[in-house]
Amino acid sequence: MEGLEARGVQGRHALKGVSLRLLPGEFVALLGPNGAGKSTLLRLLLGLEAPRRGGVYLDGLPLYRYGSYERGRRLAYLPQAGPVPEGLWVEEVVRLGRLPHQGLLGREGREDKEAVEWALEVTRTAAFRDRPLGALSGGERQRVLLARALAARPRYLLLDEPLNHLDLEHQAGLLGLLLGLARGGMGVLAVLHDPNQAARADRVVFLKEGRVLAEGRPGELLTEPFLQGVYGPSVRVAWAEGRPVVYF
Ligand SMILES: Nc1ncnc2c1ncn2[C@@H]1O[C@H](COP(=O)(O)OP(=O)(O)OP(=O)(O)O)[C@@H](O)[C@H]1O
Repeated sequence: MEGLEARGVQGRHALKGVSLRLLPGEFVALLGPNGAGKSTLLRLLLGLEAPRRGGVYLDGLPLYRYGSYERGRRLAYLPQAGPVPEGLWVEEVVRLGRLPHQGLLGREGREDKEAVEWALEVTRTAAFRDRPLGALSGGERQRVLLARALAARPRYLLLDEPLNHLDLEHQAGLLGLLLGLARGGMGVLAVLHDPNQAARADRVVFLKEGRVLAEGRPGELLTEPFLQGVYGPSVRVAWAEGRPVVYF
């Protein structure tokens, strides 16, 4: 069975039996208050943490049955901004994304080169391919790290608050890119904090206190009564261009 699926998972520090299935070709936004367990759920889905209860399945097989290279070919991850590799040039960083296809001693082939060029292109980072990663702004660096994740040409892409350091233009660009990747067949799951960003997704999943509070299409889920119940009475919702617009 296709998909990346958590079935009743509980982590070491968070989540009280959460189930979620991400299909190829859909863009899902994961929302919820601070501490709800969003990052923990991503870590479990990626196999970075083993569930205490429940299980994670990748295209029908338990995730732990996959070797690390095979897992790395299917699953890619863009973590929250953190430490970045020192002393590497942008293109080198992106080429690291091909590791699951090449192995440690593998030679770079045509497919690898094409995947790197594609990743630089779609993330609009080709212009600084010859610059050291450390010399880029936070937002530019974030796009290079996304290019590294995409270079693996994964089936599923998981991102933890990917829009945090981006200006409005690049937020719009990245949201458009994520939608485009989903339309091209990739399963995309992104932790987002802003319901207005989540309004662009195909589906929204809301976590609260370690459980799935609700899920559905943005237009059906992002209503004033629902959001006031989560974030308090000052939240308002209007509609523009066929989408809910959330404001205070
Ligand atoms: N290593 C840890 N030790 C102790 N508690 C932890 C650890 N990691 C996570 N937690 C706790 O688990 C809960 C969920 O954390 P998680 O980072 O998954 O939430 P989140 O929804 O991603 O939050 P945020 O929106 O603030 O990033 C929090 O209460 C957090 O304090």
